[in-house]
Amino acid sequence: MSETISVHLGDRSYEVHTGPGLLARAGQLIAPFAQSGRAFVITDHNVREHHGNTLTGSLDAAHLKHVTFSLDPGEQTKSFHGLEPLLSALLQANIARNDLIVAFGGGVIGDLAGLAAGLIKRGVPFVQIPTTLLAQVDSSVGGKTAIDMPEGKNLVGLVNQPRAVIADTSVLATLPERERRAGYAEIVKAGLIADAEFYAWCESHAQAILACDQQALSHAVAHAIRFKAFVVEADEMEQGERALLNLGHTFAHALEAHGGYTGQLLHGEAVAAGIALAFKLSAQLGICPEADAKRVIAHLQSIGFITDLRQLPGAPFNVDKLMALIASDKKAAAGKLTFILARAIGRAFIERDAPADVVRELLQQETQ
Ligand SMILES: NC(=O)c1ccc[n+]([C@@H]2O[C@H](COP(=O)([O-])OP(=O)(O)OC[C@H]3O[C@@H](n4cnc5c(N)ncnc54)[C@H](O)[C@@H]3O)[C@@H](O)[C@H]2O)c1
Ligand SMILES: O=C(O)C(=O)C[C@@H](O)[C@H](O)[C@H](O)COP(=O)(O)O
Ligand SMILES: [Zn+2]
Repeated sequence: MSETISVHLGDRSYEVHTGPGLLARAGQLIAPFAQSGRAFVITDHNVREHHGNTLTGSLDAAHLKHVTFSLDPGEQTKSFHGLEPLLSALLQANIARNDLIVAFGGGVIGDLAGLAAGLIKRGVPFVQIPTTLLAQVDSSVGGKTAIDMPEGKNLVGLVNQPRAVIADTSVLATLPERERRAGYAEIVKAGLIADAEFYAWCESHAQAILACDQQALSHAVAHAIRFKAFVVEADEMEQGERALLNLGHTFAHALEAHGGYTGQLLHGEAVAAGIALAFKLSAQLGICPEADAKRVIAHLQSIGFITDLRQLPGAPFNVDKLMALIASDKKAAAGKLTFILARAIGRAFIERDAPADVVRELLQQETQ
């Protein structure tokens, strides 16, 4: 059930190790990247409590010196407010360019620690040890790092590739069910973008994934990582096709920013609602069969996602505010809105001039 997937990016290439029980071997796997023999572990309090000892035990076994920085859990930590004290703490601990930063946690820790690693002393190497389903299948791979801004999600960041990723699927057993479901949104996204067969597999295995069945989980995680690696290898800096990975995200990021990143609405939950909206928009524009949109929404609802904006955490949503946030999305250019739309399940494409009046009308229908 263990697998190693290579991400081929020239001199920034790395390996993603995935499977059960890897955390106990993490020290040995990351030691080659810690030139100084020192590891600076950045984590959050929940992850430290559940899995901190396993990681530090493995660092000891690999004769790595280590210090841990444990942050408050939650999206609000992925901000200027969270970044500044982290940079100061790393500097006060005399981090050097030949040390290694270890991002040990979910996407919040991965994005924040990866950004800190890229900024501090103009770059200290880092590895990702993702501990949420979402981080294992998506955020730990591909090098996007960022903080959220009041003006929009992930608007300040760097593309900074890790030296290695270690995704131990057995740590997901302690993850709350709501967080597992949120991670599933980024798995099913892969099928919806480009692989109708994998989407159908997801429909029949979603419950097993959510129940942490190791076989279903390992298959889903490895498949999603391979897909992400394939896309990132072709377009690391998102000059073109990498934007497909943003299916559902133009809406999702606006929904998250609308509430000020309080953590009420999880990223994966916003992505599920955003995918439902992207399929509805595609159907309304006559691009996608109505039946495909209905099938996707029915599946998302069947596993407990809320796709009705009136019921979504953070409601009520103001359409003018959502439209302003959508206009400030990173993918927007020259006043035109970019959405990832779909011709069918498994056939997503990038629409760089989506009609703002149709988007507004859809949001109005969905929020009234
Ligand atoms: N860089 C990328 O490509 C990329 C991709 C997708 C999402 N993201 C970002 O990722 C973030 C969301 O990440 P997330 O969903 O992992 O949330 P998260 O990092 O907030 O983690 C979710 C919660 O689970 C807890 N937790 C983590 N691992 C645990 C474990 N094994 N057992 C028990 N509790 C555990 C955390 O403490 C936290 O409370 C968002 O900011 C999103 O924008 C980035
Ligand atoms: O890796 C990517 O590329 C993605 O778009 C993956 C997304 O799931 C993720 O949420 C990412 O952080 C969004 O990136 P952004 O550039 O739209 O902020
Ligand atoms: Zn995402």
